Amino acid sequence: MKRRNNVKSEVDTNGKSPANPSKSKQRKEKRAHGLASKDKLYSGVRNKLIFIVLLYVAAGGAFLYWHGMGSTPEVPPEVDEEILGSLPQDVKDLDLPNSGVFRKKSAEAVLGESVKKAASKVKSKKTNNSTVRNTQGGGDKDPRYPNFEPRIQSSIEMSDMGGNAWTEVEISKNRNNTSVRIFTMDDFLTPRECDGLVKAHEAHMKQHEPFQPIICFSGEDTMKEYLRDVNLGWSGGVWRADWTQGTQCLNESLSRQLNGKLLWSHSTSFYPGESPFSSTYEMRVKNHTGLDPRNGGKFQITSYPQGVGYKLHTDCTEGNTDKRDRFATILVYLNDVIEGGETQFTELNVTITPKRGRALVWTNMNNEGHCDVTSYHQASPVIRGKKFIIQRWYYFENFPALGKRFDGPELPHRSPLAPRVACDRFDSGSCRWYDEWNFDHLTDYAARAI
Ligand SMILES: O=C(O)CCC(=O)C(=O)O
Ligand SMILES: [Fe+2]
Repeated sequence: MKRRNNVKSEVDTNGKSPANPSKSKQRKEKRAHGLASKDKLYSGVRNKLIFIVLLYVAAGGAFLYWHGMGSTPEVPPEVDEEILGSLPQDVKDLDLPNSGVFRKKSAEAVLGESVKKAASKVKSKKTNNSTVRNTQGGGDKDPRYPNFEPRIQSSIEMSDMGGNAWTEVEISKNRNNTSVRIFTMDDFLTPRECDGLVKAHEAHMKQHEPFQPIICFSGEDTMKEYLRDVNLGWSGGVWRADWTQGTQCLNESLSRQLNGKLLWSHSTSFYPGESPFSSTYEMRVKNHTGLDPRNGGKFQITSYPQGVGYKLHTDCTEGNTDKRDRFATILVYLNDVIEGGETQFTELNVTITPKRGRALVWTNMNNEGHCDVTSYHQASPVIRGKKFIIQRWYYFENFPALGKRFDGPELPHRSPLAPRVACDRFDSGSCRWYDEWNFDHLTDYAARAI
């Protein structure tokens, strides 16, 4: 940090050189040493210029070094083995996705090169999302995706699990103008499954420990607010070049400086087929909620440290015209939280308390596929303890790339395993760390755009 500031004092914030000193210095020198010959003077100036250029080259080198541009950290080959080897036997037995990141498939492997190409086309072209679609059938059948079955998920069908029944949560506010339905069931996951998922999540996070997260914001203003809050800013150690326009992310060096200064929740993900557990789980969900695996996205395990919650939001896009949006959410609490961490539906006056194994299912969209804003909810901050959940979102209209891993976008220089932290509006104070560049929504458009 200190050294970076020293370097900074040599170069202005726009990265421009200081004004050329030659002429005024020449005049000054002439006045001071009236005897100096022209030749002598020019060679003095030339030497000074050479010195300044060398100084800049050195400063530039130091800049690159401190901004982590010099080398890409390699993935230590032993990490995977270490983590897998250190997992307790009961976690291994569950066959959980403990090394998902190393099973990461490229977009080509999952979807084929054509989709990848389309993805880049879409990113640059900004697809028109309102493409005409068969809302009954969930889209036309595409010969390129013979295994893809278009379908619409527009309702849920809750059914008991053994002697275990769902409780429909009573809605006391906006009761007559909401389509949202909320259900809970205790012991949806066994203690062993919950503990196993927690351990798998922690192991997954540990795998990423050596890698510096890249910190991203929903916009430049948001970034400035966060920086001000931790006494950093354009004038206090931050350069414009630290912010990568378009990517909304800070470079590695500044991200490193922020590490430990911001609070965040952690999300790790696994995908259908990446562990036998994913199949067991999605069949259980299907059998007891009617939510079809074909409409399911990734499985996301999230942990909240003490003091952290998650902003008020909807899981669907307000005013959506695109029906490829999250129709319903299933969330299972993986532990008992000592205090705080409730899921609160502010428009419905509903609060659910975390309890290990308890499932919470709710709808976000009505049965015509419109996002219902009465589904607004938040994770209230954990007051004491930690909170772990697993979530999966089920989409109203499915699409070929749904629930597949996809390569991340081109972003600032980073190690291949660098996680990403995404921070939203400052006043909502919720940042979330992701172990992947999870842009699964983009793949959806990619698949459609061909
Ligand atoms: O943690 C919770 O209670 C809710 C989390 C949530 O709504 C989300 O991640 O979308
Ligand atoms: Fe949510």
